[in-house]
Amino acid sequence: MSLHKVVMIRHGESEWTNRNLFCGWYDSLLSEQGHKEAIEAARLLMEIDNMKFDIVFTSLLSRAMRSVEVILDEINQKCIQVEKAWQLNERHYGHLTGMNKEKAVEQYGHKQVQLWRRSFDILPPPMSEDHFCYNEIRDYFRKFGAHIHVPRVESLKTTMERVIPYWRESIVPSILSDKNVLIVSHGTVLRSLIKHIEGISDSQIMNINVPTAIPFIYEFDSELNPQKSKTFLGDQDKIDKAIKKTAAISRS
Ligand SMILES: O=C(O)[C@H](O)COP(=O)(O)O
Repeated sequence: MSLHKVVMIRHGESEWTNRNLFCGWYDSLLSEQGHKEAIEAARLLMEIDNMKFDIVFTSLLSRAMRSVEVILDEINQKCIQVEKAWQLNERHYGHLTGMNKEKAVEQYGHKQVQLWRRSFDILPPPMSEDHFCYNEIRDYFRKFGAHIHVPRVESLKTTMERVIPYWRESIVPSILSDKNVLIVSHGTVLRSLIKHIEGISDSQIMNINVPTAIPFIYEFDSELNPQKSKTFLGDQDKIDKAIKKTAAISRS
C-alpha cells in the first residue's frame, strides 16, 4: 500500500514571540532566531529520503511566508508552487494582541490566560476599533483583496471553521493526487489540523503545543487515515524542550 506523506512546520520564531507578546493576525516579522530556526528546519527536512516537494501551503503572514522562502532556498527547491491563504493565518488573539503574556497573567490570572491560549472554545475579549493594532491589521489584509474577512477574535474552534474547509477543499486534493505537500503555518492552525486528523477531544487538545520550526510528518492511506500520530523530526530531547517552551507563558 502506498502512503501519502505530508510534512507540516510551524514558522520560525517571530519578533513579537521573542518579546513574549500575543501576536495573532498582527504581521510580526521573523526574528533573527526565527531565521536560524527555519534554516535548522530545512536541515531536518534534508534528512528525509527523497523528499522533493510539489506544493507548499502557507498563510499571508510574513513570519510564515519568510520561513517558506528560507526553507525552500536551503533545500534547493525554490521553484515549486507556493499557495498563500488567509485561512492558514494564526488565530486572531483579539484584545490580547500586542499584550505581554506575563502582564496578561498579572492582569487576568494564570488560569484565565491559559484557557484563552489553549482551550478549544473560550474566546478572549474581541479587538475593539480603538485597539492600537486594529487599523494596521485591517490595512495589511486589505492589500490582499476584499474577500478576506478580518475577525475581531478567534478561538481554536472558530479557527477550525476556516482551516478545515480549506484543508478539505484545497490541500486534500493535492495529497490525493500524489503530490508531496508541505504546510508551513502557525501554532493554532497546526493544532486545528492535528485535532482534526487525529480525532483529538476538545479537552485533550489543551495539552498539545506545536514548537516553532520543527517539522513533523503524517502518513495517510488512500482514505486519508493517518497511520500513526504525528512524528517530529530530530533529536527527542530538543523536541521535548521546544514543546515545553511553547507551552510556558514565561520565556525566562
Ligand atoms: O500568536 C501568537 O502569539 C503565537 O503565534 C502563539 O502564541 P501562544 O503560544 O501563546 O498561543
